[in-house]
Amino acid sequence: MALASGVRFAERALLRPWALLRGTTLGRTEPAAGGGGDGARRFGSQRVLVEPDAASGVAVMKLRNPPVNALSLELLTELVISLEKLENDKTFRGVILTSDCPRVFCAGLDLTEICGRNPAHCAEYWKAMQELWLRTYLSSLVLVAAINGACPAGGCIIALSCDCRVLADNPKYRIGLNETLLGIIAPFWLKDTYVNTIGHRASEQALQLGSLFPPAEALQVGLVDQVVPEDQVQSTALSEMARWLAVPDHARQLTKNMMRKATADRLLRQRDADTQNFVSFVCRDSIQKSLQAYLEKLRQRKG
Ligand SMILES: CCCCCCCC/C=C\CC(=O)SCCNC(=O)CCNC(=O)[C@H](O)C(C)(C)COP(=O)(O)OP(=O)(O)OC[C@H]1O[C@@H](n2cnc3c(N)ncnc32)[C@H](O)[C@@H]1OP(=O)(O)O
Repeated sequence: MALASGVRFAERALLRPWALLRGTTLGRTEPAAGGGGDGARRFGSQRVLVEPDAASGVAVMKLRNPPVNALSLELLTELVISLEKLENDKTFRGVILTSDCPRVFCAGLDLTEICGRNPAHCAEYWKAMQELWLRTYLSSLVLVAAINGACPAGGCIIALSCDCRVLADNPKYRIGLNETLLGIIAPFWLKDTYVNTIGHRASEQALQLGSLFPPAEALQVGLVDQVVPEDQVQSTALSEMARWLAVPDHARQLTKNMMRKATADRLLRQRDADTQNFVSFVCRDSIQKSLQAYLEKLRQRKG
């Protein structure tokens, strides 16, 4: 079976995410606002809030790492663990990924995790990033991104690894891979994901230019599937989810695996080399200088 062997292959190569935990508080369970039975109980961690609905088999997973949901090592780890928990619970067939932070879906890599850090830390961090992508890209669950804020770079990686993307219609909520503007390069597996989504020519152009697309352009290029008023993002994501869940799981999962396995396998085969490339690249003095300058610019932009 293509799916079983693909998933086993992926699982063998995956990290043990709990080994990455640093000061996280996982496994908390609390009643959702409005109460209810088990199906309405929230769980999650400090930086990931999960609102499961057992009746529909759909959970809403909210990133909450204020102010901008930068992908810290802790957030990456908690996302992987929360997803794994839902993946292993047969009650759930779909997850809606969204942000609990106003105006930002996810600001991408936490630049403080790779600025002024030693190579060992950068390697640990990059492995966690690969892990999240592999888990989401190969997930047997239906993943719908409800993009309720800005979605650059690493934020776009998360959205691209979902099955479907709904973006709020706000010109400030731009989405895309702007790596080149920071003086860095999207890794091959991210480039492949972009090409799989919007095609070769559009990716070539967007990647080189570091384009961040406002909603109408993101829709036109095929980066998102729907653009809707901000107050309809969640309901539209739920309608999309219903459409995907109307398909028998085994047929949809096998098809998803058939479409995605080659792209994921390429990273799985070269994971260590990809980590080494990342570390030697970001630890260069010149790259450190441009990342520092970018971070400084972000900090000064404030107020
Ligand atoms: C072989 C070679 C391999 C090379 C591999 C490269 C890997 C490539 C993969 C991914 C790349 C990335 O993800 S790099 C990160 C790219 N992200 C961005 O460019 C987004 C930057 N942020 C913004 O544009 C804005 O913050 C925002 C639009 C997301 C939100 O704007 P808003 O006005 O609401 O908030 P502020 O800008 O005031 O920010 C608040 C606060 O957060 C800090 N911040 C923002 N983004 C980041 C970040 N990515 N990492 C760390 N910190 C971030 C910002 O500095 C402010 O901090 P202070 O409150 O301290 O001032």
